[in-house]
Amino acid sequence: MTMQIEVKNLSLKFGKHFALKDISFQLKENKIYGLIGRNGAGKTSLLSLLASFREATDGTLRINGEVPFENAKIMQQVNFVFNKDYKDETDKLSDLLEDVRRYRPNFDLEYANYLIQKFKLPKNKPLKQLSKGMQSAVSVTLGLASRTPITIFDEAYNGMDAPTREIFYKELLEDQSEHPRIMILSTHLVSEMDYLFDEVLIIDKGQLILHEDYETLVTKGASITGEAAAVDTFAHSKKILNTKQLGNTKSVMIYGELSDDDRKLAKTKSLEIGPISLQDLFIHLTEGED
Ligand SMILES: Nc1ncnc2c1ncn2[C@@H]1O[C@H](COP(=O)(O)OP(=O)(O)OP(=O)(O)O)[C@@H](O)[C@H]1O
Repeated sequence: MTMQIEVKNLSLKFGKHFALKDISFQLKENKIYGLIGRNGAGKTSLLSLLASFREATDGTLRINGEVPFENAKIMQQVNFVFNKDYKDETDKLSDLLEDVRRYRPNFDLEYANYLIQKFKLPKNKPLKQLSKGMQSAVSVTLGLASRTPITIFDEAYNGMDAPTREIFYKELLEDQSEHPRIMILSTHLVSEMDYLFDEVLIIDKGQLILHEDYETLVTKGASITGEAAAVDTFAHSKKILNTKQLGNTKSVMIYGELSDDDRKLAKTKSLEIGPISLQDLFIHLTEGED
C-alpha cells in the first residue's frame, strides 16, 4: 500500500513562538525521505504532527485524504520511532515483542528476531538494564519489523555506535527494497546517511527551505575553483553559498543549474567545477545569522 501525505500551509506555535511556519509539501511515493535541519529547526515538531502526537495551530495535514489527528485508522498506519529511554522499564524485549505484535498488524516476528541477532540484543534482560546504544537498537528493531506504511525515525539511532549504525543502514535499505513504504529519517548525521535518501527536505527556523530529489540536489551544487577574477565573473549571477580564497586562487560554492554555456565559459577560463556534498549544502544553506 502506498500512503499519501499532504501538508498545506502548516504552522505550529508554542505560545507566541512559531516552531513551524507555513510548511507545504507532499510525499506520495514509497521512498526514503531525509529530514534535515539545525538544532531547534522544527524537525521533531513536524514529525510529531505527522504522527498525530500534536495538532497543528494552522494549515492542513492529510494522510490518504484524512485528517490523522485522533483518527485511529490512520494513526495505525504511522509509526513514530524515537530514541526511547527505557530507564524505568522492567519488561524484557521478549515482552515488548508480544505487545507490538498485538497492535502492529504487519509486524514480522521472524524478521524482528533476525534483527535482534544482528544487533546482539538480549531478549530476557529487563530493558532498563540495556545500554543506551542497545536501547536505540531495540527502538529501530521494532520500527523496522513493524513494517508500518509510514515509518518515521526521529534520530532513533543517536545512541548507537558507528558499526551498529552501519548495520541499521544496511538492514533498512534491504527491508525498504523488499517492503517499500514511506520512511522519514531525521538526522544530524548528514554525511553518514545521505546515501540512504531518495528525497531530502531541509527545514530552517521552522520553514521548509528545500524539498528535492537527492540526486538533483547534489548535482545543483558545485564548487568553482580558479583564478579569483575569473571565478568572480563566473559566479556573479549565481547563488553563492560560500567563498574561500588563498592568494589569487578562489573557490566558491554555488547552488543552481549550470547551463552548457556556463560549462563552456568555465573551460575557457580554466575553472575547475567540482561536486559538493549534501552536508556542505546543508551547512551553507542554513548558516545565515539568527
Ligand atoms: N514543548 C515545547 N514547548 C515550547 N517550545 C517547544 C516545545 N517543543 C519544541 N519547542 C520549540 O520549537 C522549536 C523547534 O523544536 P524541535 O524540537 O521541533 O526542533 P528540532 O529540529 O527537532 O531540534 P533538534 O535537532 O535540536 O532535536 C524550538 O525553538 C523549540 O525550542
